[in-house]
Amino acid sequence: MTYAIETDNLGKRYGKHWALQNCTLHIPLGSVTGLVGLNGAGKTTLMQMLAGLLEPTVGTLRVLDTVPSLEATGWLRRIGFVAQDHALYKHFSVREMLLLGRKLNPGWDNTLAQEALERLHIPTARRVGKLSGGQQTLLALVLALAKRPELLLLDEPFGNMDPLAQQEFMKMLMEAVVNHHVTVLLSSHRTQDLEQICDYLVILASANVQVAGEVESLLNTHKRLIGPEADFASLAKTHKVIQASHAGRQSQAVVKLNGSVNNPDWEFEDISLADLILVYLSLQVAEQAIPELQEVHK
Ligand SMILES: Nc1ncnc2c1ncn2[C@@H]1O[C@H](COP(=O)(O)OP(=O)(O)OP(=O)(O)O)[C@@H](O)[C@H]1O
Repeated sequence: MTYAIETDNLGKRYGKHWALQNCTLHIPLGSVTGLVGLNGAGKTTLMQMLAGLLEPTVGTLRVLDTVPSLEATGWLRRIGFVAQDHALYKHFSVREMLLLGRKLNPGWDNTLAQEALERLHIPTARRVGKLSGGQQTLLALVLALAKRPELLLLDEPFGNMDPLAQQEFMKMLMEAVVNHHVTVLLSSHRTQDLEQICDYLVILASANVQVAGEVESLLNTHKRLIGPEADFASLAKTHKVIQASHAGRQSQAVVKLNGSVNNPDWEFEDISLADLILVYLSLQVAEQAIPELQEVHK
């Protein structure tokens, strides 16, 4: 198995509205994938289908070489899914939640769970409902990690976490990736955080896959170019201009390179992953506002 997640032309429609469509992905086994997109882009819908909680309207998917379904034997033991509204038993104590986890999961790693809760300063005697919102999120994440799943699906995990807890949790996540080879798909609006941990990126825009690829390769092919405005049109003929601005006789553009740039008047700059994500996210808005940019992008 090379890919943890394979989807082909996957789509989900609610009534007349497509929440996700034409979604074809090959997410490598062992990768940490950032899933980003504006509100309503389809991230949760995709995660729910990958977890087997939602039936696709069209297309096919295989997750860990299996068609995900709650009915598939042992399926829920193989994945850890932490939804935005993580379902915890509020009347249980943290300790009781651990006991439940242990009963339900043969691969349960109690040492990992205990140590993680200690590192995150979550008291095991407290009732779940009495933990803060951020602590409840952390508990849900620890429970998912302690199952020792093959795949972790984390929907907006950092929402209400303080920065120190987040840092600690990211460390634990990376330990699980290195030590137990877990594959991670996490959606987040915090682009700077994704930069620290992701080696694969998927950007959804208006229910469609806009970008999917290895971070290293995306950063190698996307550059900021600064050069003469007069040469801009010829640049745009060869390379895909994602975003451009013109001031006086100078142009600045973020481009997806198609081969090398032969004009020595253009200067190159690397862009960060956070910048790349922002550029793509703002593209939708820009395309609606500036029709000529839409032409260039196509
Ligand atoms: N149960 C549902 N019934 C009808 N429409 C839905 C349902 N769930 C989601 N949608 C619609 O599908 C689209 C995608 O929603 P989804 O929750 O997958 O987006 P998202 O990218 O996770 O958004 P956010 O970043 O705000 O969490 C939205 O337009 C949403 O309104």
